[in-house]
Amino acid sequence: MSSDDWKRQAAEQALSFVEDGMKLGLGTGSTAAKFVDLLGAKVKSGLKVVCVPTSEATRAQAAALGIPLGTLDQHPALDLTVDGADEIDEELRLIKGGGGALLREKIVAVASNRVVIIADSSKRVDVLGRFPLPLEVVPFGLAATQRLIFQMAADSGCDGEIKLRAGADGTPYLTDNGNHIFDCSFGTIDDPEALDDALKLVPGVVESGLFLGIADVGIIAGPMGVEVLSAVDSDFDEES
Ligand SMILES: O=C(CO)[C@H](O)[C@H](O)COP(=O)(O)O
Repeated sequence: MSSDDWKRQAAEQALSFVEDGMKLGLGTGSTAAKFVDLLGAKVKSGLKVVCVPTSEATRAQAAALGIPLGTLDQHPALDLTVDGADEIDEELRLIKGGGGALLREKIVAVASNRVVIIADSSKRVDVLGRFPLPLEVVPFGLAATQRLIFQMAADSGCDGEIKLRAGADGTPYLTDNGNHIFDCSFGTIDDPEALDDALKLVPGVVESGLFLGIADVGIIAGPMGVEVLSAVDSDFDEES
């Protein structure tokens, strides 16, 4: 089996959280895309849901599959979001944003009663930081923002290379929100909460790819089978 098969296994398992009539957030990336494919098949066979995509890519995929779509303004409280991750630790702390959609992904996840993260086992880590941490930043004042990120990260015990992400044509990568991304190779992030707090103090940083206290369930598929992790302090509301 390949990582593609494991991504699909995790996506299949996430379908069990979907109920008729739900308002769903749809994540971004190759794993989330497998869930969207499977959801599309369910919609074709009669499942009624309305979905808010976290990126223009996911919007296009879902629309092509005939999945009913709405905006977060129309549906500001969602029942469930299913999304992927670049890294996931035991406490369901995540690094996201490898696909560039971290800002919308975080807005949609936080608006959701329950957040289910699907991943293949290569994403499971003991300590976050192997994957460079993406930060969405406004295009204005990039050098000053980069300098301050470096200082703030160093103050919270992290340092390393901070690289402006490039798009396919070599120009700075543009998010769906018209912003850029710094990929920060800080190495091991021993205190993600402290780092996240520090990064939020940098004016040009719109959002960080650290998703802390957001995921309720992690479904991780790999050669050893499917592991389901639940957040200890998950406060999702069973009634709504
Ligand atoms: O955060 C994301 C996009 O912004 C993705 O969920 C993350 O990059 C994982 O992607 P993939 O499933 O392709 O490995």
